[in-house]
Amino acid sequence: MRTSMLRSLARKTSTASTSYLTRRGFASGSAIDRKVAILGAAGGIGQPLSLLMKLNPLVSQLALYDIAGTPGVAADVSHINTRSQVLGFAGEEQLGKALEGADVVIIPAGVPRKPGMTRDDLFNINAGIVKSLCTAIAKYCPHALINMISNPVNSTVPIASEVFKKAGTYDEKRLFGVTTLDVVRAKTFYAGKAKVNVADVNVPVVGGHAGITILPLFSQATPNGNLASEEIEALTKRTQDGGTEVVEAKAGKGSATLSMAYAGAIFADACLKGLNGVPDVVECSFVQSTVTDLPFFASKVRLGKNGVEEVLGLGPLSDYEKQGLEALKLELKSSIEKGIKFANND
Ligand SMILES: NC(=O)c1ccc[n+]([C@@H]2O[C@H](COP(=O)([O-])OP(=O)(O)OC[C@H]3O[C@@H](n4cnc5c(N)ncnc54)[C@H](O)[C@@H]3O)[C@@H](O)[C@H]2O)c1
Ligand SMILES: O=C(O)C[C@H](O)C(=O)O
Repeated sequence: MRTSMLRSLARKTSTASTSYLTRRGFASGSAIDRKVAILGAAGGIGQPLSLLMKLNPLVSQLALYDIAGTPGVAADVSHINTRSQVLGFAGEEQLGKALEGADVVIIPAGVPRKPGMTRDDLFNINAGIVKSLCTAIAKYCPHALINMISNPVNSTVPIASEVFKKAGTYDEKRLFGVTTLDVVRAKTFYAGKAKVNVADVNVPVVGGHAGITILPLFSQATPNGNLASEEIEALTKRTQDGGTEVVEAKAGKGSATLSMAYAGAIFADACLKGLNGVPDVVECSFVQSTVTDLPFFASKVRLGKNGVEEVLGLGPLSDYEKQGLEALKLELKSSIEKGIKFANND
């Protein structure tokens, strides 16, 4: 009796625990084998992200890599009765094995902010980490889709592109800066202010992933909440400062980890769905772009079997958003150039 009840509960929770991640659900394409590697898997984001990817039935193999601590995380997560086989890899000598055959590599490796710091203050440490991880990716899984979470995303994505170019493996369709947390925040804050069901809300967020470079397009938000311009401005500011809000609340104990793991799991799921041929998978992401005059820019992206299928345009902007777009360009340009310069300084 007890066993059958547990079995039935397990069946129920395996649907309930995954379907909340995206409205499209997780079901389609699950017979295809897909390996996902998480680099930085023992960290604040890495651990809950490992859990969420273990719940995703599109994943057949989950490789958890960190400089230390991953055997424990892998042993723990591996006991969950879902599809994927989980393996832990610790230390640089095991990085190659973690990466070999990966379809999607998610990178939350690196240090997080403390109160008073900008994301750019993380550059000196994280740039080197990202550069060495991307060098290994170019060697062991050059065709994987890369989901870059490590900050400053506005610079780490350009660093990755240069590393791949040097290795001769760069494919702009396969490199993504993960900006999904900005979208998640914009949806949550908008739903609260507009008093609409958060599950129905859509808000594109474009630009980059730091301060004023984060530009939510509330004029395109659905359902229409008829908000006053002061309310839109306050929501924009709160979305731009969402990361700092968490950093200050954590008071020295890091930055967003749980909401980021959720956002990272949504984005990786979208990449897997695209790879598996699910039609009309669209998420915002910081990618190589011609949408503006900047070489990288976040906007809506259609995902497909080769990664980026189409970078979608910005659509109509309000005057306030047009001003925001002009205002962000200088900072975003300089962060991109900083990353490119770093990667080419040997
Ligand atoms: N893109 C976003 O929206 C977003 C959101 C939140 C945090 N972040 C960024 O994600 C990064 C990680 O944040 P966190 O809170 O998980 O930090 P954390 O310190 O808790 O975890 C980072 C992990 O990276 C590991 N690591 C360090 N060097 C490594 C290397 N060379 N190879 C593999 N792993 C390595 C560490 O051992 C640690 O386990 C930070 O840079 C943070 O700013 C980005
Ligand atoms: O704010 C940070 O430093 C982490 C992350 O980029 C976030 O947006 O929460």
